[in-house]
Amino acid sequence: MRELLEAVGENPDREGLRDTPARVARAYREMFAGLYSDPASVLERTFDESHEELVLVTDIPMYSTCEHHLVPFHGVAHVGYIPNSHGKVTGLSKLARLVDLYAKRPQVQERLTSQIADALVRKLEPRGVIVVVEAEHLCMSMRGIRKPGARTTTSAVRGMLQTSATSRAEALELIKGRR
Ligand SMILES: Nc1nc2c(ncn2[C@@H]2O[C@H](COP(=O)(O)OP(=O)(O)OP(=O)(O)O)[C@@H](O)[C@H]2O)c(=O)[nH]1
Ligand SMILES: [Zn+2]
Repeated sequence: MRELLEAVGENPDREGLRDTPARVARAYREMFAGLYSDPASVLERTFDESHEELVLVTDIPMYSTCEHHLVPFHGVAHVGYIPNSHGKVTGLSKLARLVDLYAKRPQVQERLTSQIADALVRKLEPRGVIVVVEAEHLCMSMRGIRKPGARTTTSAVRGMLQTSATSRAEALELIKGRR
């Protein structure tokens, strides 16, 4: 961080910047904490609930870091799944924990989206999964092409939410029609 500050023409020894490298290190430890967490442990506890239809949590706030420019991209994630018949249902908060875990890494939005979906497939063996992420990339807002407000939407669907148009349409309708 010292070298970076020097490289942009700053004096890392001036009062306001003296503690910045250590501060940034602490902030990065938090922003990239997901590199050191195991997604399997988030989904370890499951419940035997016989619910075989959609469970969907929408508008999960999401802050991540673009791996190309190391600036934030942020928005919301919608995560849903259809449990299987032998009753693997997870706690609702765990879906948000999973979003956090993958968001707190150097990321691209597409990978973030599919990693969330694939972790759910692996651990819950559900009949279907849908993940939709809507985000604004500061690397497109504050610099570069400078288009503040442009939103990127990515989705990942697995299982019957991929194969059944009716199930997918129902989930997308609930995501679109929220609030
Ligand atoms: N697919 C994808 N691209 C991203 C994501 N975040 C940032 N990018 C893009 O990554 C690309 C990096 O392109 P480069 O040409 O290597 O970098 P750059 O010269 O800074 O590009 P500009 O942003 O166009 O100025 C840019 O087009 C970004 O918009 C993401 O999550 N997914
Ligand atoms: Zn970027």
